[in-house]
Amino acid sequence: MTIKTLPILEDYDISPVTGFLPVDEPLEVLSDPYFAPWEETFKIFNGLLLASRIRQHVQDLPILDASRLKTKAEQRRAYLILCMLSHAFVWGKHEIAAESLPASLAVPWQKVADMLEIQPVLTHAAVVLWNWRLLYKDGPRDLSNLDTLGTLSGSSDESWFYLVTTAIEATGAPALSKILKAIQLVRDDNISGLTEELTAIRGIIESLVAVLRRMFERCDPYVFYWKVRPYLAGWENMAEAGLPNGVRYEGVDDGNYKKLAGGSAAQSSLIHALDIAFGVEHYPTGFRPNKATGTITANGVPHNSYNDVSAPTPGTKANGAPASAGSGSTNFIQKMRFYMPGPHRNFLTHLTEVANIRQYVTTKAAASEKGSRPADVEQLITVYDECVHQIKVFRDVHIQMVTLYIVMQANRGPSISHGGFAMHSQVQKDKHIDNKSTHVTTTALSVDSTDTVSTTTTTASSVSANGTGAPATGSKGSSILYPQKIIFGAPHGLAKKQEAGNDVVRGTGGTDLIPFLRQSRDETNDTKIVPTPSIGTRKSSVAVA
Ligand code: HEM
Repeated sequence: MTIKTLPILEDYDISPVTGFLPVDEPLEVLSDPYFAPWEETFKIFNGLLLASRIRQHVQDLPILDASRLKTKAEQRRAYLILCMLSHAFVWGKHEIAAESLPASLAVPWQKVADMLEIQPVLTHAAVVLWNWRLLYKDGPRDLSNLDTLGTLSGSSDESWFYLVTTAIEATGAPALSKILKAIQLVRDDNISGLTEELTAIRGIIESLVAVLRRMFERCDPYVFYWKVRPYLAGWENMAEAGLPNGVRYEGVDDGNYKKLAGGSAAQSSLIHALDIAFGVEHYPTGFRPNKATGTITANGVPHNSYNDVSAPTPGTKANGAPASAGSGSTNFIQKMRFYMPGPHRNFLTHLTEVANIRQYVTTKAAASEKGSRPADVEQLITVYDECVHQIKVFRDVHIQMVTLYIVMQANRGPSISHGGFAMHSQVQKDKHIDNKSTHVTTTALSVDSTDTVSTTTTTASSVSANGTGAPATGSKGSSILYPQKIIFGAPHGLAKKQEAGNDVVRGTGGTDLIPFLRQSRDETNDTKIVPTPSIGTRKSSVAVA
């Protein structure tokens, strides 16, 4: 039997140093004057959006020929511009969603997306991988030295939201070569080398968690939920937001409607690569594998449309291979591969075909009983489980984040005049600087065993007796003091207040997101060789600044 060769990162547009981020900084401008109409519009589009003039402006743009974009860097720059302009056009600023995208955007967007083997919709690649620059050219690719090239809201909170994710991609980049090396070490049956490599990978995943936690520092949950997230939405499952059929791309595919999901870091190839390397498998929400029978059975979690992987599915159209080796079925996470750049998606397929670490560790563990195992095998199992544990911790923190940035904002509604980090005087008193971690810690966000997030601080100051977040001054007073309550009265994309009695909060995928995220976290935990409970009775806390 021939053994499949290991992937070479560079063959898939991946750098051993910068990972899925391009090695060179993304282009800041398309220098060909032919594309000046795009660049000039991009320069002022935040203002056009604010003045409700973006739609008219776009209608008047010429249809430019995207085949004149010769280099990958140019194509990525054009894609970023077209993603942002198109999402600004469709969602507007407190306007009714537009279900038809003019040919001036739709035609070149489709063309450039085809060139990059990606979808014509705002993606993680557009806003995270290809939307950064270094403040100091000789400085690091980390949060001390990164800036964005564009945002939809024009806010620094949005920049931070993207840049934390860019920094995660940069931090995780060295793990990719190490994963490939680890796979080779398995082939060589080199336990000590493998243990060493996994130890290094564990450290990298720990660093990812540390960067993820920094989201709380400069991205205000209120701003994110009400001002940023609506623009990230795509047009799949968006009937309530006024796009029951998706969006028509004028001049493309006979102007048929397209239903495409919006931008999500679930499209991060880095996290997919870690899952594949460690053998973490994901199943449709509500289903878990039955190890005894080899079938997938319902696990009591309500089935929801994170399962709906109808069209498009990543395994069929985009790469011609099953999306997830072993699982035989797909869920939302696999579906997200359809929204990755083609070469990155193809890398994941190749990686899936050669991934062997979990099987190796499992086989070594099964060869002897715990207690009588050789020390090197014990050590290998421990470090493998620690790697998986760190991916699980990443998902724990992520669930806390989603709870604060989405669930709590949706429950409170839009009428919080002072934003998501509303400070109670008690909190101000508690403020202190933790010099060791360089985190400014103002309060602890406590999370109990059911992932319930509570912040005494914000609730104490912002949620009033009437439960809306507005002070209990009577409806007239609160309308004057809290005009956003009226402005956001009509749902705008994903930004809406949760109705009383409805505990389902929708993700960009369109449905109930917390059961989906919890299952993903539990599936990670289940991958450990030595099982430990996914959530215990512990209380964990994350710093909120
Ligand atoms: C304020 C910060 C964030 C919010 C509110 C958020 C929100 C969400 C939501 C709603 C989902 C469900 C899928 C969807 O509907 O798109 C999701 C999934 C996901 N997000 Fe985030 N996210 C945040 C930051 C990040 C960051 C920085 C990463 C880093 C790569 C990340 C990685 C993922 C991944 C990998 C998934 C797929 C689920 C899984 O693998 O467990 N997210 N996120």
